Amino acid sequence: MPYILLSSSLNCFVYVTLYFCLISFERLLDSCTGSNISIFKNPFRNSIRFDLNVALNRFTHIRIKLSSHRRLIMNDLSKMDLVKYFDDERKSLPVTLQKDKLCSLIKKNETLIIIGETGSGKTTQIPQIVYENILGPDEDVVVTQPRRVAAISLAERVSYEVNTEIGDLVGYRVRFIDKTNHFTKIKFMTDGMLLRTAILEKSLSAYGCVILDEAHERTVNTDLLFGIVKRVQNSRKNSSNPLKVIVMSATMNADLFADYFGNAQIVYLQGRLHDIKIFHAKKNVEDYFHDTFVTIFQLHKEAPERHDFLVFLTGQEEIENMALAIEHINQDPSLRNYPVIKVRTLYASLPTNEQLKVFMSLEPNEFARKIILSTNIAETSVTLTGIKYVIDCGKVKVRCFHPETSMDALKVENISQAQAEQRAGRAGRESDGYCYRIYSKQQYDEMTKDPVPEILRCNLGNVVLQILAMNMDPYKFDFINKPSTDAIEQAYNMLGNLGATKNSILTEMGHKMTKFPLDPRYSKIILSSVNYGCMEDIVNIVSILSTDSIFVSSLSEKKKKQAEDAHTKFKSSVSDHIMLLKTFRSYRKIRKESKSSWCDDNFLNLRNLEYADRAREQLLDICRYLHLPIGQSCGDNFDPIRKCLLTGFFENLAYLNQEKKYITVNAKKECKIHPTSTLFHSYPHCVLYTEIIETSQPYMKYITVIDKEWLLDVVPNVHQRHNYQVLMNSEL
Ligand SMILES: Nc1ncnc2c1ncn2[C@@H]1O[C@H](COP(=O)(O)OP(=O)(O)OP(=O)(O)O)[C@@H](O)[C@H]1O
Repeated sequence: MPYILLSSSLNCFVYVTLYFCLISFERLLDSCTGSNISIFKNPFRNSIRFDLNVALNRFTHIRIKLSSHRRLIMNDLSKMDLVKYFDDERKSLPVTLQKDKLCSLIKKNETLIIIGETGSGKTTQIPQIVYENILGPDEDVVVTQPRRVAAISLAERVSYEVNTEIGDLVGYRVRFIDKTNHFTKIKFMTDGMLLRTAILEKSLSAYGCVILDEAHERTVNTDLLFGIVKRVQNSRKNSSNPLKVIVMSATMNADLFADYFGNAQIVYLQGRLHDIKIFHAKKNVEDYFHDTFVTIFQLHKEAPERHDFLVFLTGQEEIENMALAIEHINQDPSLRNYPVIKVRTLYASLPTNEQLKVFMSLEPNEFARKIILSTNIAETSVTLTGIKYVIDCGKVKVRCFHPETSMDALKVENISQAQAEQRAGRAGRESDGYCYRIYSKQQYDEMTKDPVPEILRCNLGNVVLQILAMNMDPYKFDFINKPSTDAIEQAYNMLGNLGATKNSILTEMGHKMTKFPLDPRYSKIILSSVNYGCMEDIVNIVSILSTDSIFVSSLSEKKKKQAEDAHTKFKSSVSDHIMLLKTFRSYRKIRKESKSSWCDDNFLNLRNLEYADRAREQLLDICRYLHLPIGQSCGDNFDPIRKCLLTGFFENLAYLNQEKKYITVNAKKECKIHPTSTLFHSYPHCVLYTEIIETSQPYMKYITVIDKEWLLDVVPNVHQRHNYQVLMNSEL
């Protein structure tokens, strides 16, 4: 921290004059703009030291006021409008009504657990309260969100409320985007981003307060953050800058968090601004997709125009199918007199700017209804304007890992009651709302209360890698719910086999792997592509796999045939990965202005390809940073690529037994090839898969044919294992 000793009276004179000039300028600004946004306190920390940051902060403050003033003019708002805005909208929120009580509790307690109804103002108001009343001039407040779309939209909202440009007083940082500057005081971040910050700067010294929002979600990153923040708080306990921690949610197990933080104080904030009426299906539901569609159809006929819907579904494919079905409603001549439906979609692999389109309102005079089809990405935190009706299918797609079999799979499961409450909470943000649950009350009662923490159901490879990157011991890490020793051991085994650790210590390869925001298996194939001369190709494949399917699938029977024909030129007889690569290579050769029509002609999803292109750029940046030889491609000789895939995915192998069934090498579980695979109708002896999807049965997705003899050269350390010997000896 840049302290300057006032060693001479001249220095003293210069700094004090500068300081008072700044104050006078600020006062002048206030009197011109009518603004009185909170004033910095304690300009002098003690009598002999002058903290340069104080001066910087005062500059910030002036910048912010100038920017507010600019916005005021730009938006043609009068001073009175602004004052009225602060008075009307925020005054009635339950959090604002209990501001004094909250302030004194935050001041008094190191850690506070806050529970308040959805929409009560926790996320938008509490960071402002902390900034205005609790923090010193050189301290920032950071608020974490499990998802980037929430972090961005909330930062935009709070920035609007304090009447500044985004990136000034209020900003956000999510993977690949940083909208903060040196002067930003209230920062919204994804939990993954704060985790990365903590790996680089262990004491989080810039922050006087960390707010862990939506704690009930229990993502892996939030669970890791709990441990890290608790450690940082303990280490700063008796220092001059202790850390305040606030844990918030509408639906969490408060006692669990209070115990974890050493009997922390819990505050229950009473009150909800708007009512939400909840309706359950009368009977147990079997086909949720069908019943969701019927509900949309019914409500569309009954609900007044401009009452928009938010529909929760499980994934991109389901969302696209529903969008197609809704299109038929628009074309139904008997519904001519009803508003036109404008469908918007929201799922994780959509590029961020596409995701943010759901926040846009319809034109004021349009005779239309907005229907947002979303995965659980819109489940927490966000306020989507116009939404009066929530239709909740009651399902969610989750990633599960079975340590005993090393199987990682995506599965559609029932949501928890906490998730059901959060989904309902998306209605009734601006006025009273309705929630239609596509499950009966009995089905609701049978749901678990809270979601199972992700850390207890995911592959821990990345978790162990991140903990090691912070020089901590994964077995001793202070988890809120400790994963089983088996699961940690499995992760160590996997990392050891990947060459990321040796004797439980990070190797040079392991250190490099921590630089990629990827599962270690993907980082490994990028790093080993150097030895196979195919880095460009592997980076392309990894980028494509980081988005949802690039092939348009929800089509009529006639169009399906056309799409198949169009995709023939990309086909590979040995690999889905190669097919993805060929498609991406062709896409990248097309001129920018023609990409859209080329994708239409070839039944490809432009948005997902654009996303992959951006991911590719980011990955190449990391490769450059690590001085890796980018640009190597193996052209049309695809064997090196297939071998390279094996260096990361050697655990994901399956072979065909004599009954013509695929058995996975490690778990010895029967699996089928996914119908979308280019290898669906062929029966190669040994295949590598990237993931398993469990619907009615387990399906292997993204498959490459492997010659089992390659194991000897490519992964000599694992080929000796018993399971692999079974594979080596297997015959058709
Ligand atoms: N982008 C927005 N546009 C319009 N109103 C908004 C927006 N964001 C928030 N609000 C208003 O502010 C209120 C409080 O929102 P906030 O996100 O702070 O609540 P919360 O208690 O954190 O809810 P949750 O638990 O669901 O995250 C909302 O109910 C809504 O009325």
